[in-house]
Amino acid sequence: MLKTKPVTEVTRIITERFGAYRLKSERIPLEDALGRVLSEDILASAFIPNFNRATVDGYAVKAADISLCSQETPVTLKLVGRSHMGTSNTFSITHGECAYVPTGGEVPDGTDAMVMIEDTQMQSEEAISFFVPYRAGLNLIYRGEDTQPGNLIIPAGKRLKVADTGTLAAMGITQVPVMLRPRVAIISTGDEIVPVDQPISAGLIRDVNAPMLSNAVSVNGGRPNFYGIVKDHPDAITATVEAALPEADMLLISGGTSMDTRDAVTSVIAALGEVYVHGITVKPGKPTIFGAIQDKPVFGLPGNPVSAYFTFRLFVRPLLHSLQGTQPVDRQITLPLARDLVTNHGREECVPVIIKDGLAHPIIIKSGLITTVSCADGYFRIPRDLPGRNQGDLVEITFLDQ
Ligand SMILES: Nc1nc2c(c(=O)[nH]1)N[C@H]1C(S)=C(S)[C@@H](COP(=O)(O)OP(=O)(O)OC[C@H]3O[C@@H](n4cnc5c(N)ncnc54)[C@H](O)[C@@H]3O)O[C@H]1N2
Ligand code: MOO
Repeated sequence: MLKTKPVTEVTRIITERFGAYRLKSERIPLEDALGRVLSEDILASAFIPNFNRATVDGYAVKAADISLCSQETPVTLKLVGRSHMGTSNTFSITHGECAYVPTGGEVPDGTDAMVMIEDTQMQSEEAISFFVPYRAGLNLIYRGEDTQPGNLIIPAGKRLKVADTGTLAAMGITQVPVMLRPRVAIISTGDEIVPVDQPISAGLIRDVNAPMLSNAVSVNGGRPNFYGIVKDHPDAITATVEAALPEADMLLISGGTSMDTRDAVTSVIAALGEVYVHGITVKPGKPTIFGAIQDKPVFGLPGNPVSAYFTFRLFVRPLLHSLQGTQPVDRQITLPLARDLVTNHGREECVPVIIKDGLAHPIIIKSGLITTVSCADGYFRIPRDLPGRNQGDLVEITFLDQ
């Protein structure tokens, strides 16, 4: 019999053992930085923008000069200069004067508003008429309005998004300090498991877990390395684990976690290191193993693909992020349940759902059938002390975006 531990206790054990571990950092080119985790705070080193800019094509003015103008009573100002893109102005304006500035160009000193060209009329090379009053500050971006030296621009621990790469570019940062990607060794076990590209006959199963876990590792910032499908034999598993260890920051072994005499993963981990958890009060995922070998985290994930999927999500993913100095970000929504759901197994349950017509429709999973999760929009959890949930109960759904 497995002596199962509750999800919260397992999370605590993992956090206590490895929660403080961080990988080293490296500097990488800006164009490769998307999705990587920043290892240092990025502080602004300059004013952005570094000059007062027009946001429209038109005329720089002092707003007070045109405050009383209208279509019937235009105000005419003297045109004293033109700004050119890429160069700094050598002139300024004062009352009674204006200057032409293209969008993005530097406005001359003295400007407090930019009037759009369509609200003016050129009377001569030196005289512009204004028909629409503008308030001060309109159509201008001021020096340092985006950011100023010393401001925290992007904090360490943020997984960089597309807009962040733009912000880094604006700061002139071409080499970005990021955390190393955790190297994750992936091992599939099972005499019946065959590579995806091979034909299957009765009794054989395609290796669903290795490609799925590899992609799960990648999308969470890790670098997967697949060490192949290994027979259900302790010596074979031991040899593969020993080969993988020097090249990995974390090991994921799927299959062979349960009670059958051929389920050798627990004894292999125990012989090479320590087993902290074997059995979790969760469905799917009951026989999951967590241990350490040579001070590296090792997970034994159940062979059933749905169980491997959810145990990766609940236990591996947070650790993968914390090794990078960050944490997963999930979108959530609360919706009413479309129908009654009974759970009487005493384990916390992860229930995948399809969201339709504002309701959460639970999917009946079989943990061997990964297609039952492919079609899910998200999942919610039923605590182990509840016998189920009723139609109309509000459930908190976490989107399965990846
Ligand atoms: N007597 C008990 N039997 C089982 C228990 C239990 O508590 N007592 N727990 C059940 C639960 S829950 C699960 S989950 C499974 C986990 O089994 P294992 O981790 O030992 O996995 P295997 O037996 O090796 O395989 C289970 C199932 O999954 C298929 N599989 C394995 N690897 C892959 C792969 N890489 N890709 C696709 N499919 C895979 C395998 O062919 C089996 O069909 O144990 C229950 N039994
Ligand atoms: O709890 Mo197992 O992981 O469902 O089939």
